[in-house]
Amino acid sequence: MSQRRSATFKMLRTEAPLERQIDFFPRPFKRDTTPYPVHDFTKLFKEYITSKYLVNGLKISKTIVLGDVGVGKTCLVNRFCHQVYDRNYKATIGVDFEVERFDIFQIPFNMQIWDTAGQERFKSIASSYYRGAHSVVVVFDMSKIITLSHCGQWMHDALQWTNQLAYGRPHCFLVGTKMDLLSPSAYERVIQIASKEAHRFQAELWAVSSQTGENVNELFNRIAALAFQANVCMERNVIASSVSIGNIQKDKGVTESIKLSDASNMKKKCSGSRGCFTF
Ligand SMILES: Nc1nc2c(ncn2[C@@H]2O[C@H](COP(=O)(O)OP(=O)(O)OP(=O)(O)O)[C@@H](O)[C@H]2O)c(=O)[nH]1
Repeated sequence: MSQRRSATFKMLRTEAPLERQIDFFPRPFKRDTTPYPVHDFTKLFKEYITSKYLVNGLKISKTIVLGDVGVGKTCLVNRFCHQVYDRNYKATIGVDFEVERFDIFQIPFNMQIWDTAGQERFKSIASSYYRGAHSVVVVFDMSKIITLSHCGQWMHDALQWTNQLAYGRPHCFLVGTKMDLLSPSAYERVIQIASKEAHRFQAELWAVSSQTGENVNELFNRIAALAFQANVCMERNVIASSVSIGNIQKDKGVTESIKLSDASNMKKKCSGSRGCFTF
């Protein structure tokens, strides 16, 4: 059933809907086609997020969805955000965005999802929205393999705008849509080629169908969990820095209770989003 709600409504609701409540780390599509070898939140991480020191509040995370015209970006976002699928093609003009509310270990976490236009004439408008993205989703059509060959350029364009992030390179995903259109043998062939491309871009590979809904929730839950973990890591860095200042001010209570006395060591561990996994 269609559930069109405003972004503000979604962010302010007291809890996320059941399918957006995450209590375990969502798995990658394939273990060997991901640069993010995370299979669970560590015990230390769980203890940390339930502690009262998550003080600054988590930021809204930003995900951008890009790729050739007609590959199925809008259908993918609409399937996830509104549980609808429209087979009639309507070109995206510039950009469109949605906000989805998650509860990850009962901590509210909001994710903006920016659906950009694939048409060349909107490219300069769309690319101005890439800045500050924490997750980059480059989409291709599994039934039109030529669209996969353009993904490198899309990824390159996106990373030009996003590499200045405080926590390093954004999480990158290479997503093949319309898997429902492929025979089993064609599917295997495309996955084989796409795996190599995903490896080349250091991106995590997914195959989805917006028509049937297959893997759509799983993909976005995975994006949200990785973004959440990186965001918490940033927050932890902020606390580590303030504890360092606290040390100078002899604020021993805080130092002892969260055991983050060596802020410089902390920074080394969290120098990139993937560095956080040691935590
Ligand atoms: N069979 C099948 N068709 C799909 C799927 N996803 C999208 N389509 C069809 O592909 C066409 C284009 O989908 P859109 O989502 O509008 O494409 P887009 O990438 O947003 O296009 P632009 O906004 O122009 O960049 C539509 O006619 C959809 O019905 C899918 O999973 N399976």
